[in-house]
Amino acid sequence: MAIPTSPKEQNLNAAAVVPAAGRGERLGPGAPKALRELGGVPLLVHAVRALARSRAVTLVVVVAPVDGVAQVRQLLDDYGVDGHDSARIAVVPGGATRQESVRLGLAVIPEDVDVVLVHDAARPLVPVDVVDAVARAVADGAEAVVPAVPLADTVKQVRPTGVPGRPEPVVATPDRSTLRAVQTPQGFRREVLLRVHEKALNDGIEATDDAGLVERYAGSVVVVPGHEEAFKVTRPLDLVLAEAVLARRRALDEF
Ligand SMILES: Nc1ccn([C@@H]2O[C@H](COP(=O)(O)OP(=O)(O)OP(=O)(O)O)[C@@H](O)[C@H]2O)c(=O)n1
Ligand SMILES: C[C@](O)(CO)[C@H](O)COP(=O)(O)O
Repeated sequence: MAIPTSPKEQNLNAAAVVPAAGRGERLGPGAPKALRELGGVPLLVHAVRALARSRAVTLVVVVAPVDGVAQVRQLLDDYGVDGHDSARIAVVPGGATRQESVRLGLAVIPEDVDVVLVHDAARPLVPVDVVDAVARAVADGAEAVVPAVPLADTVKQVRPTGVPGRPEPVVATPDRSTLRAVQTPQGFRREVLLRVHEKALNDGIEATDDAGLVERYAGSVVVVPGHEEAFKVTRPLDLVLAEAVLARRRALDEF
């Protein structure tokens, strides 16, 4: 069943899929990560608002934990997210992996949508300018677009020993100037994303991001500038940083 979009900037008819069905094991015990609070508001609500604010996004499909669809729907209603900023919100049940959750979200996107963004609920502070830039790059002709930032650390490739605590031999030091840490939302032409997800399902291929599937099937992926505040809340320290970033934003808004 496809879900209708709402009118916005129709020459850039984008929908967003928000995988939010993960447990958040690395964040530690508690509610599913997407429902954990940042500044008193669930991570998911922050992420959906950032997408809905984009001039391009007319529909947001939230992919909820399989047993949490009603709870997530209620939460989004309580925060008045649906229809706000002219974006409609749908909630569908997710799967066992991020990739499966994205595929399930994609399945309800209407055929008249040209551009699909995929954005982690776990990246609550993505600036709307990044969302707009990714959607615009796809609308301008790219088939897959990822926002990314340069690396701050030197990176070593190692040969994992598989034994916790045992030193790992270094194999190489890749040239850092050619590496990027990729974020979301990643943007795609709808038919490209659908095709690679279907192929990956048939071939049993798993990737850690959606652009990785496009690369796997010889599609072209381009990078646009991401933002340091679009980081993923993965471990407890990320939540501490996110609270600080949000507090700074709120203080600046009061000026
Ligand atoms: N089966 C899954 C697993 C992950 N995700 C989503 O994919 C995004 C990125 O995943 P990650 O940060 O790894 O989240 P978790 O899988 O929840 O984290 P962890 O690996 O620590 O459990 C998150 O918004 C998460 O909710 C999902 O929709 N369905
Ligand atoms: C999609 C992603 O956020 C891009 O950086 C990342 O690959 C998700 O990875 P995770 O293993 O689900 O944390």
